[in-house]
Amino acid sequence: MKKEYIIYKLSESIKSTAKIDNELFTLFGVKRGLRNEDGTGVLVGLTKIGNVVGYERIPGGGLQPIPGKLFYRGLDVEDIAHAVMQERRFGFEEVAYLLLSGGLPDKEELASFRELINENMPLEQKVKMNILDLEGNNIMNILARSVLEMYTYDANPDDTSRDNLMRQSIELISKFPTIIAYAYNILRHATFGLSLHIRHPKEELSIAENFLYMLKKEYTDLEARTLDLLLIIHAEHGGGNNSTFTVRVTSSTGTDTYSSIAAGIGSLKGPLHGGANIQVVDMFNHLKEHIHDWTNVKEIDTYLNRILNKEAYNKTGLIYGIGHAVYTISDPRAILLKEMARELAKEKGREEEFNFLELLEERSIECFNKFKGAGGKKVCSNVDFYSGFVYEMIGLPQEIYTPLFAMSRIVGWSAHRIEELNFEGKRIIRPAYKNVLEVQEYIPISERI
Ligand SMILES: CC(=O)SCCNC(=O)CCNC(=O)[C@H](O)C(C)(C)COP(=O)(O)OP(=O)(O)OC[C@H]1O[C@@H](n2cnc3c(N)ncnc32)[C@H](O)[C@@H]1OP(=O)(O)O
Ligand SMILES: O=C([O-])CC(=O)C(=O)O
Repeated sequence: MKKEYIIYKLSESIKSTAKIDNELFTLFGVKRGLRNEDGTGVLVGLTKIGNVVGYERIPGGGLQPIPGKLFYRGLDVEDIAHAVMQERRFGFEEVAYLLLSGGLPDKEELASFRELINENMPLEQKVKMNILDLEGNNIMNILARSVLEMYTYDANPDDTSRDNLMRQSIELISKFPTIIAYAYNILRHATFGLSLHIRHPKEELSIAENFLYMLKKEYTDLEARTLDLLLIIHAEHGGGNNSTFTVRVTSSTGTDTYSSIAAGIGSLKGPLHGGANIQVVDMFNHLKEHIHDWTNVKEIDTYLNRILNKEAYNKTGLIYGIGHAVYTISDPRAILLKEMARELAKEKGREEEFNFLELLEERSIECFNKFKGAGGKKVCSNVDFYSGFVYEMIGLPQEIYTPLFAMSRIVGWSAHRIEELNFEGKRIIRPAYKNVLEVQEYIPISERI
């Protein structure tokens, strides 16, 4: 049998063997996607790290949608972001300290923490050389492979004691920017034939500044501050988001930090999760081309309905950057990002595009509501809706949008891994799948037709 034919045959068989009737999920009370009937997540853990709030429970039953709120260790992210903006300073390191330890640092603690981060930013010579050697044009994939490689250069990789986990976390938080910047410059060199620069991080710079310095050398103060804010708002999102849950699930087996974080990177890359930031930009470019009048609501609605009907764009039926598992009326990060996008667009003379994106946000929600009918899922724009546009305006290339999400979320992943391995009642995470196939008799190979 030809290789292509056997693959085709195996794949055809999936049509019937992977089919599970929808009614069976209801019959056996299965929580598809770990979701309750009302769309809320099944409670699978307790945490003291992040809190994602999108609705209130009405006494006696039902849910009341409310404007979204996000808390890091009990602090409102909007308060953190506004304080950092007002004081015109870099805040991502402070947020990392807060999420890892549970409390805000004082000046001295913050200075020592920054020093520790900067000391850890340079890569092992071998890791550096291996990034040069790694072929491939997907930086999330290169990031995961580099993380797995760090296991080799860690003298104590499998030790899950608290001290060791904290050391590994700080090393990962410090090294992600370096890996991503180098990986992009190598990709640029290999793909576009541009000169290759491997810049050593500078001791006096913040993570955001160092990243921009390593990536492109020259950057403005506005670019660095905007990136810092983006890093702040992407750092943590509770235990239930897919990548953090992946890190918690893998951590619960007692596996090493690098294996667990590589799994989290794999999860975040998906287009329904962190990978949506690239999809939104791709979809926006598509819409810019296919919609002639960017202010014509009727033309926009017609095209969005074609997307929802799986007739246009990538035919998945999804409008990227819209919808969220927890948020209903608003995602607080999307609100912050939208304001950033509005300001930057004014400065960069891209208001026409911003206005189009803003109208797309409004029309997408409206079209989705009509498409699903009353009583359907309540949707709002999510963090990925405006982030790509902001990254683009501060001169960052599309290939690193999802890696930038990882560069920030490594903080949340680390905090959750440490928590997962440090509470008294910990258990290996092991839910159940009900088998819905009848037992069959084994037929010897000679008797099979
Ligand atoms: C950082 C982050 O991860 S933020 C999320 C980034 N992801 C995206 O932007 C991708 C687009 N959005 C989505 O796919 C979803 O809204 C998710 C994955 C984010 C959340 O999904 P859930 O809360 O599980 O919603 P759920 O899948 O139950 O959706 C209910 C229905 O609405 C549909 N739906 C949800 N979001 C969208 C959307 N953006 N466009 C079109 N249809 C949608 C679903 O297909 C589903 O339809 P069905 O009942 O006919 O199967
Ligand atoms: O919470 C989620 O499901 C996804 C999300 O917004 C995040 O991880 O930032």
